[in-house]
Amino acid sequence: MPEIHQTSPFPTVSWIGDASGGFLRLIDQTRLPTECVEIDCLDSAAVWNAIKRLSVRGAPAIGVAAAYGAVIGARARGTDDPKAIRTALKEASAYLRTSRPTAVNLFWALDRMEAAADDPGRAPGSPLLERLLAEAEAIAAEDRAMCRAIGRHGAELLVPGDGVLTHCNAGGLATSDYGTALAVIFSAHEQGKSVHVFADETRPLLQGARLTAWELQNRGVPVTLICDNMAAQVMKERKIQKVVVGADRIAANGDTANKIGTYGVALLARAHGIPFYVAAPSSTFDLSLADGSGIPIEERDPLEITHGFGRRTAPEGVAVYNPAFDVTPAELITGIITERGVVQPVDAETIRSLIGDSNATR
Ligand SMILES: CSC[C@@H](O)[C@@H](O)C(=O)COP(=O)(O)O
Repeated sequence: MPEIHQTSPFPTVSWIGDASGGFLRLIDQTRLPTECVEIDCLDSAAVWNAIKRLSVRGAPAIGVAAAYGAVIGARARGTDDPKAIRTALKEASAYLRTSRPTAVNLFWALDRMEAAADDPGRAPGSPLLERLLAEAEAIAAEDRAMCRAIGRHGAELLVPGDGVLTHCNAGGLATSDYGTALAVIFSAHEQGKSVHVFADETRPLLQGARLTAWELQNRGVPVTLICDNMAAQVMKERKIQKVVVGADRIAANGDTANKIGTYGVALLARAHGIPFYVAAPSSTFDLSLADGSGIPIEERDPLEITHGFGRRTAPEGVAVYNPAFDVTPAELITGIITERGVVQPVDAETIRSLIGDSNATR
């Protein structure tokens, strides 16, 4: 096992205490980069709010937080009775599913928690709450391992001297640790390959500026921050040799939902002949969707666009449209870097042969 170095001073998502009295601790990502502080979630409403307001964000991290939130919700009735625990778990799960619609990891993790509650074969003899906490811990641990493997596979695609553009934040903050798109970069950097990252600032909530630039600086990876509308010019200047981004949901044919603006970056990459990679664990695939047209796109509060920099930045009453994600068609994607290797999204069969059918039903 490689030594695990956190990408930030604290774990992104962690459980403090035992199953019956413990709670979820998160880095409050809304306060970065100026403050790195943690918040504790003691009930499922606190977990729901943390996901909704992006205190915890990024598809895999949302899934892990929701799994721990399900443990908290499962004990809401204050009893050891397995039937009551199962009922409370189902209620908490249904509630947490309403927090954000796009990242499939949320639904995948909650499906796993509900399946674990119904499967007495797992850790037989141990009380139900302990089994549920063990499942949430397993989801977090598997996520850490998948991120490391994505980093290993993806680093092979980078060569010394590469300029790499990334959009939003797909780093340790968006996962249990280490990230997906940033794992590729961290891993190449650790192998001594000199890569230089261009981070899109990622309007409107600036995950690239606030989080990606912070994580890369923390790990000593050279990074240059650009505004989203500068990407075309920087590509034209031949400063970018590869694009690597994360994903919130990948349909069976490889169409990929990710932070708004990703589709535009993919089009620019194609226009400039630059390979465009998506890095994501198998928990981000939704093989029940034939293509990206069925991916639900979250629409967020207009205030995120009309207010910024501590003040109103648009005239009062202006109409606003604020989709938080877009879908990049598979034909613009050179390869999807998963923990099982790199797959070219040519068709559903090719993807299914790598990812398997485990994510086909939800
Ligand atoms: C490894 S995280 C991948 C994606 O979740 C990430 O790129 C992204 O779009 C996050 O959006 P956010 O709205 O910040 O949760």
